[in-house]
This record gives sequence, structure tokens and C-alpha cells, in this order.
Amino acid sequence: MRIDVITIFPDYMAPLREALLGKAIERERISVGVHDLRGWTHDVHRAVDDSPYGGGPGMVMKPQVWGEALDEVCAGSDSPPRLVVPTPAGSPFTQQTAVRWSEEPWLVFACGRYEGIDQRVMDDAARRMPVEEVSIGDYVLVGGEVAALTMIESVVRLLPGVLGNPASAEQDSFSDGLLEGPCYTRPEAWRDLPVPDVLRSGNHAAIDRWRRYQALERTWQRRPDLLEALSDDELDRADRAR
Ligand SMILES: Nc1cc(-c2cccs2)n[nH]1
Repeated sequence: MRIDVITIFPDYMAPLREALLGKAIERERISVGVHDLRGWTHDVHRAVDDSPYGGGPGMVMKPQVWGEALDEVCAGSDSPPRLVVPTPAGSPFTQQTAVRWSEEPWLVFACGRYEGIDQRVMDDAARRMPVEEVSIGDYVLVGGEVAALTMIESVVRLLPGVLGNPASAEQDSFSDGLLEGPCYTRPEAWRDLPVPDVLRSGNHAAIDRWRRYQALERTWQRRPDLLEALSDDELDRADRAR
């Protein structure tokens, strides 16, 4: 997978070179390009935004600069990339989105200010590539860089050979529609708090049932909305785990 990020804060993307993501680059599972949007300005002030038509607070990012940046970054391949634009006004980014994007050969992230990028940039790009405006949650950041890092990490960890143990991606929270239950490791007792006996019983059928029940209970307590999304037979399956 090829990933490009266009941003006015290229140093903000430094974490991409660290840890799991850094290893994925070293192992050539992904190639990452970070591009400074100001490279496509032509004025002495290197301006990337301007006042909004219709008035209102804040600034809007200029279409000309973004248009030239996307023309260059998104060129050079038979098939265009999927353009991802983080925004609080976007469709929800979920684990399902991450799974879907993990199949993509090329993702380009356009990191704008939260006041927004001139809408014509997305409308023009949509003429020659798939464009998704996505939100990572119902809160407002200052720029799209943190959202891009979040989404890139959740996608790249799903790629073959990136996670040490691919099974853990299969047992993710959300992968079966439920939150993951509690986990424990040594010591058996810590600050007089025990590990649940079933986990040390060696009875794997009982352990699986216990874990399924814990996931169901936690989901019911913390995210009942996820239960509504579960199909009846998934609920039945979870019920049988009690
Ligand atoms: N979910 C979400 C995205 C954002 C921003 C994207 C770009 C600037 S601010 N805030 N919250």
C-alpha cells in the first residue's frame, strides 16, 4: 500500500516513522510520502487560506493550492488513489472503514484546518478519484493531521505481515460487533486483586464462553448501540455463550 499525506505541518506526521508503522515502512509493506502543502503556493507569504465567502469566523483553505497539490501527488499511476479528507463533518470512520481501506492500493490524506477546505477541491477531485470525507469522532481538532495518523494506524495494522500476531486483529473490539472484554496477565494476585479463576482453569470452552459473556456485558453497559446493530443470529450466538 502506498500512502501520501498532504499537510501544512509535515513534522506532525513524524510518528508515521516510529514503531509498528516504521517497521511496516522498513519491511516495505507500505510506502509513505509526506508533502508540505505550502510547496504549491506561489506568493511571497505562501498563503494557504483566505477569508470565507459569506462571512463567519476562521479561514478557509484556498482551492488553487490544494488543486495543484492533488494534481501532482495523485498523478502518476494507472488507477487513481482514494482521497481521504478528515473533517468533523464527515461520515463516521469505523473499524469497517479501516478493513475496507486495507484492501486499497493507494490512499491520499488531505489534512486541512477545521474551518475547512474550499468544497470545490473535493468536488473537483471527485471527478477523477473516489473521495471520502470522514470523521474520527464527534469532537473538533485543530487540523486533520491527528485524524490522519489515527486512521493510517488502524488501516496499516490490518495489512498482512504488519502485526506480529495476525490473530489479534481478528479478535479486535468491533471485529465481531462487540467490545473486547477484560484481559489479565501475571501475577495471579496483584494488590489483593485476583485473576478470574476461569482464565487459569485450562478449560478453553469455558474460557471462550466467559470471554464472550464479558464482551456482551461490557458492550451492553458501555455501547448498547452496538447491540442494536447486531443481527439476531449474532445475538443468539452471544446468548449461547452465557
Ligand atoms: N473527527 C474530527 C476531524 C477533525 C478535523 C479534521 C480537520 C481539521 S479538524 N476534527 N474532528
